[in-house]
Amino acid sequence: MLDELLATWIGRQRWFGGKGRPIDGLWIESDVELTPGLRHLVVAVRQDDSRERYQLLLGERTVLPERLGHALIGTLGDTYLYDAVHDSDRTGWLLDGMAREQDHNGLRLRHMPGATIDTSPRSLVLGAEQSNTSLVYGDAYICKLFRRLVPGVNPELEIVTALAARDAPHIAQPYGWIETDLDGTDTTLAFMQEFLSAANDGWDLALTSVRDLYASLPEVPAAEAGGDFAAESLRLGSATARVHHELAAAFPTDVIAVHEVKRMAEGFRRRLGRAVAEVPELREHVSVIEQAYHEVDLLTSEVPVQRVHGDYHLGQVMRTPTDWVVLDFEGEPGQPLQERRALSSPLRDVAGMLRSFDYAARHLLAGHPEAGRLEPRAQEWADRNRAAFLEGYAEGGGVITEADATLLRAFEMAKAVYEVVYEARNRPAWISIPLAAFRPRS
Ligand SMILES: Nc1ncnc2c1ncn2[C@@H]1O[C@H](COP(=O)(O)OP(=O)(O)O)[C@@H](O)[C@H]1O
Ligand SMILES: O=P(O)(O)O[C@H]1O[C@H](CO)[C@@H](O[C@H]2O[C@H](CO)[C@@H](O)[C@H](O)[C@H]2O)[C@H](O)[C@H]1O
Repeated sequence: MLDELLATWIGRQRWFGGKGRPIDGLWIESDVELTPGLRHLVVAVRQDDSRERYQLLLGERTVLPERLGHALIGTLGDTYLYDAVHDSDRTGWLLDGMAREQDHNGLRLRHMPGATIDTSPRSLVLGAEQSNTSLVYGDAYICKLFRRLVPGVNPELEIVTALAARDAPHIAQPYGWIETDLDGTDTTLAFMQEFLSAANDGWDLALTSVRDLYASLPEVPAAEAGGDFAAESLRLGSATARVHHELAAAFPTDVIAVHEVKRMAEGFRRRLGRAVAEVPELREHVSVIEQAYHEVDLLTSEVPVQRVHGDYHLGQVMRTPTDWVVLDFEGEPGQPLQERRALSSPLRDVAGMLRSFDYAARHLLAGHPEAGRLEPRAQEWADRNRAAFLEGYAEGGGVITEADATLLRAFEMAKAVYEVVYEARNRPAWISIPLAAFRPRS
């Protein structure tokens, strides 16, 4: 049966959010033929008390070409069923549908007003480690299929469209989207943007710099190493401040009054409680984390809030030949939509990127035979780039007051807690990276 095949297959997918827990049941909520040999499925997966929905493109062939062997889900009778995102003979249907603004069995395919879509490029699945699946069409477009579905408009579509309408810099131009009704609510299934073919991912660029530093013998200060990244971190800080400014102009803003600020700390604590229950390694760090949260209780100034990125890290920014571009405005993939759309302090994004500099510096140390010798170098690289980012943020008009330092530290702790859970679920070999955030610093 198809549901049984899917239940075995889905648990192994990178984008499946429920890894590490047994699947108690999977059922098919909708199954729509898009074109012969291509079906769109929404499946619901039950694990413990939770129920999550995912979307799949299911391909059907009686002969499976070798190039699709890795995408095989299973066979039913003499039909091969496979993950059709990998089948460029079939994925052109999506591009064509957006170009023609097609309505098809409950799916609505749309393009941005005034956009013309070239339907000729064929797709490739992006090889990146992702929470979703992105199809790159030639070097023109990247179309992200949101794998886990929650009813509602995806914040990425909402934010990028609003920023593009303001001609805001530092974003990739939006081209189109696909939507359907889920529980009677308009729900985004996919979002297509300009593909930045000549750009490099911030994470890759940062790692190149870290590698250069580690390889420099005799050891030179980070500032003198060949691939110093600080000038880029500074530009990125400035671009981040501009994006925050645009977000504040495009969406409503508010302030959290002093007597309400404690609620933020309560939210952090609730998430910490859930995280400790799931990842026991966190237990020994609770007092350090709690201390950072306690400082928030004592704040005596109100906190400005606005729409933010929500899951800001080096993998979400790309350096084009001329600029930094910010991607993936959909917030932390595991959080409820309401939380992802909630107004928050922009310091949350600043903290996310600061954590990412720590990640970049330390990720090569996990399991490295010379980790002890390299640790101070990692710290030096992280400190230098964190400082440059903050300097650029201030230069770009982002304000970080002294009182903000308390909030920034709490946001960093909260992000590291989130990361510990994320790594425990997805990349257990990396868990030491966020855990290092709780170690006392000299
Ligand atoms: N517009 C784009 N142009 C080029 N590459 C992109 C673009 N958008 C995303 N990418 C690449 O895809 C990766 C994952 O994209 P992201 O939006 O973060 O997906 P996810 O939400 O699944 O994590 C990015 O790190 C980047 O390398
Ligand atoms: O990009 P996503 O929206 O899928 O974000 C999730 O995955 C990220 C990893 O790909 C994860 O980021 C963590 O690892 C990054 C290095 O791979 C590092 O730069 C980030 O600082 C760190 O948080 C992100 O947390 C998660 O939501």
